[in-house]
Amino acid sequence: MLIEANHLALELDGISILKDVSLHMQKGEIYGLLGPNGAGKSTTIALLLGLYRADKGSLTHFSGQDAEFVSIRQRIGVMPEFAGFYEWMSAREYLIWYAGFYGGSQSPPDSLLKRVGLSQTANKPIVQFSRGMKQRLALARALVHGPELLILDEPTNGLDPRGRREIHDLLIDLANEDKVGILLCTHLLDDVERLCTRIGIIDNGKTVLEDDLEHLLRDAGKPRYRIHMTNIPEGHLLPPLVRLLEWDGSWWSFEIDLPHGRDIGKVWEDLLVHGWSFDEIQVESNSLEARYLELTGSDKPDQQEKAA
Ligand SMILES: Nc1ncnc2c1ncn2[C@@H]1O[C@H](COP(=O)(O)OP(=O)(O)OP(=O)(O)O)[C@@H](O)[C@H]1O
Repeated sequence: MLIEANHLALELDGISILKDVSLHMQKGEIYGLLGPNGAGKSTTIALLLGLYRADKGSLTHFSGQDAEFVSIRQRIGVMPEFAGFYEWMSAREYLIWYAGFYGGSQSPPDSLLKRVGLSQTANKPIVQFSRGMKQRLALARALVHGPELLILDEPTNGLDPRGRREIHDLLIDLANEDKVGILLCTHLLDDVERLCTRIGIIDNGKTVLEDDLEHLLRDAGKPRYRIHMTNIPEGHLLPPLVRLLEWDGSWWSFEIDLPHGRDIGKVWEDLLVHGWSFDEIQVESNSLEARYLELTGSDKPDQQEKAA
């Protein structure tokens, strides 16, 4: 196991911040850590990184092979939500400099920059980078020492859809090919559905759910969408996975039996191929979101626009 955390509790300044947090992560797993603002996600991450020590509970990294946080930290890569850089440096210079903290880069900086899609801008000063480019550089920095565990805070923030997809593909590749465990802290449930195999939800300092995503989605039911049609084919021929539920005069409701890992975008393409043209899609119920809201009962996470 990469992380085995049981019933962690922590008080800060006399306030009980974490009351009962548990988290279990395997090698090569992408784990989504979810929860409303102020639930305790960042504090949990700080505990995992050894920045705080829990008052109660047990925490083991890497199956207990390393007891010292100094050596544990050598095996973890972190991408914080807001990464600071020396912006006068070029991306290549920065990575070479940063790798010095770990006695040099595990993989050549140029191949890291290529991996995150920055090879064309490797020699540009970081000050000229867009937010998305800085996100990519922050990811390269987190990978510089070849970590076994990556902790990412909102890694796709500020990225356009293509950039977001590229980071998704890279994370999937890191988990599947390099067997890196990825702890993804995000409010974007679309990212979670696309990437994660396992999720943990924290609310008010307590873990209220920890489960395999596939299991959770199977239990929670299939996602339902409302689609505004501009053309409906004769015979109402539907592509596989899509089941028509009802029509209210202008909107059609569909249930989509989307297997885990299958891209919803392909379903919309299939609908178009079958002659169903539409100008708007609304999520009627997304089972992960519904479960999240039910369990946290307070905050509503950011929604991703579902565009056709
Ligand atoms: N050093 C501290 N002293 C007192 N309270 C703190 C301290 N650090 C965090 N808190 C409080 O602990 C709670 C949990 O904070 P935390 O940053 O872990 O939440 P979060 O789930 O990461 O939130 P967000 O999604 O907004 O980033 C918040 O109410 C915060 O104000």
